[in-house]
Amino acid sequence: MMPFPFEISATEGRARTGVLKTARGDIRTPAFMPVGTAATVKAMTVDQVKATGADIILGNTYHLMLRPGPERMERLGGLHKFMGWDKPILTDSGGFQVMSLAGISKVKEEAVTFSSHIDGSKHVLTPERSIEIQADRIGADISMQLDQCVSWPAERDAAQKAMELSIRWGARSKARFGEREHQALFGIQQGSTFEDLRRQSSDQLQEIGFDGYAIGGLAVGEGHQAMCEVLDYAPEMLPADRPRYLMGVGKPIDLVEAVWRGVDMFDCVLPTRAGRHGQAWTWDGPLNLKNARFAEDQNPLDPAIDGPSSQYSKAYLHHLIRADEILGKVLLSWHNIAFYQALTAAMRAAISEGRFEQFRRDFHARHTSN
Ligand SMILES: O=c1[nH]cnc2cc3nc(NCCN4CCOCC4)[nH]c3cc12
Repeated sequence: MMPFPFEISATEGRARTGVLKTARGDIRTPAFMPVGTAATVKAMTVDQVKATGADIILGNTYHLMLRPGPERMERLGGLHKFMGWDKPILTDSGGFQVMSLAGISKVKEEAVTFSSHIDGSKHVLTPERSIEIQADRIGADISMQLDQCVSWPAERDAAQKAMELSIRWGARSKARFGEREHQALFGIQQGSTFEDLRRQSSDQLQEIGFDGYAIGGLAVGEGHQAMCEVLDYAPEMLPADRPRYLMGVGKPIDLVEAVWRGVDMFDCVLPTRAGRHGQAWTWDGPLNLKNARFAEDQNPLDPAIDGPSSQYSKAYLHHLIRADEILGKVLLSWHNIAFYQALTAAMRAAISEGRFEQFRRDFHARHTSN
């Protein structure tokens, strides 16, 4: 069964740009997926998300399985209909958030068991149940295998055990997913910062066979430098003709450096979460609008960014954030998502025109100067 066609239209060094063609629409890569945690990209309507140019959003299985619940979600027609987003949705497996958000949790060969952070109710997540929730109840276009991500720094033995468990769970996820024409399943590379473990993980994932491959186990506190050192080898261990998705990343500079090293897809809560707290990204770097220096700054945030925030002054945004006004969260979330989409669009154009090396140099000079 042919998976979603992934057509790479240009490369420059290890960087690629292309299109992942799905049943619900094309995803231009490099792509940034806004995070739609509990069936909403926080503080944004789906029309606003679409207006930024996003081709795909991420849904969190952990949150959705707790509320509104998988069977209710299905009875309501699935996530696309529920939230009014008719473009592609990628869901994560829930495993990562169980470890970071849930109450008491236990990882065993058979399943992850945990108690809900909302009401303490007990839940069981197996590779099979996660696939059933993602692909059959939520109706995700792209589902993720259940995996185990170790924290950083990790002892080699712990990293190896988690990587091997993730492979076994990948095989069980694939067996439950089966062959589908209009939905895809991605595997997840693990191995922490150990090159040989990442090689083993990559080789065994390819033997199982997935429609795309994620790089897991990063953005867990290792920092930009250590992440880049892993990305110096990890993406190219994965098939060149399938999408490579770096989970949970990241800041704009992280995206540029990861695309340079061969990554195609990203997701991160940063643009919306930091936006709600007053942080705005611009081509000239991040700004914290809570800072008093903006109190009478009549200039717009970044005229180059298309969207409502460019029609307001920094002074007004400063006021809204200081006053904890809902509109401040809305405008800065929208601005940051629009910036991330402008960044990935600019990288796609730069790779297509063979000038990504210059783009990367200019970005460092301009974005990390202040
Ligand atoms: O191996 C993984 N497997 C499955 N899901 C993941 C999600 C992940 N998310 C992050 N990092 C998120 C970092 N965020 C940055 C912004 O603030 C919140 C945390 N790292 C991740 C690794 C994995």
